[in-house]
Amino acid sequence: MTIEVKDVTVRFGGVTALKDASLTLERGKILAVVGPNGSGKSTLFNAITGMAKPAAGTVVVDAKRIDDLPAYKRIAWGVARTFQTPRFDPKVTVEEAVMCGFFRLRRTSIMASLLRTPSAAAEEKRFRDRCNEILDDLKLSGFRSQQMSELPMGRVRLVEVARAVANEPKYILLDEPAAGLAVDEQRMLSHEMRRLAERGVGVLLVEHNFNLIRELAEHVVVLKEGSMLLEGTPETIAKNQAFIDTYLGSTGR
Ligand SMILES: Nc1ncnc2c1ncn2[C@@H]1O[C@H](COP(=O)(O)OP(=O)(O)OP(=O)(O)O)[C@@H](O)[C@H]1O
Repeated sequence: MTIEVKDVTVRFGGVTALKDASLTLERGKILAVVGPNGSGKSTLFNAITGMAKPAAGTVVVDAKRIDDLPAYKRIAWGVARTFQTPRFDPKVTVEEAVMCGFFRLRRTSIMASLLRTPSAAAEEKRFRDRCNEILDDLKLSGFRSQQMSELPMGRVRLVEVARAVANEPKYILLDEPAAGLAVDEQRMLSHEMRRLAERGVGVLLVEHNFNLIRELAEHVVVLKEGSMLLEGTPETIAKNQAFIDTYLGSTGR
């Protein structure tokens, strides 16, 4: 059970944002993608989730080629994601934002929900109970009634992670989820990522904090100017001179 990205190229006019990128994400594993700004990390996520159309290459999820499917159909394949800059309706509360994540799992009709049939009520209760668990896990319970516009960006990112987790994905793609979080919040997020992997979810993580990557990821892919520079374990990557020159040198991290 894997996501397999093979030789994917994405162009925007004259800019090649991603060139011949390949990776394999297994369920139950955490794979990190690093690279300087503009190296193609978000474009890679967009190519997997259908928000960017590859000029070449394939994306296969659990042996089914999905690169010809529109983004909304890929969600049905159990691929959830977060964005570097999440966008929510500012008036939506934290709880409502997470409840939206259950939409994919809904089995009762809108009419049954409106009429509050027993099965619709039972489903709603199941979603609310799970929502409470997720809010607790991510230490968001105290903010459940707050509107999204009232939260700092770090916590908005956490709400987006919570919404993606509510989706019960097979694979979760997290774009810099720890940016702007306090150390204790980062720790709790790491714990959540590990828990997801233990439950069999494949986690693809874009992250600048290499300590966090070291702690979490089994494998790291390094991008540079849209191409894959190298890949390996965090330990081998950290010692690689090309990585030190292009990544640490350019970001100072
Ligand atoms: N929609 C777009 N239209 C035109 N160019 C784009 C578009 N999206 C990305 N690019 C370009 O593609 C390249 C890769 O961008 P991308 O956002 O994937 O990099 P990144 O590694 O995620 O960067 P960052 O760390 O800053 O988020 C950059 O040169 C960027 O300017």
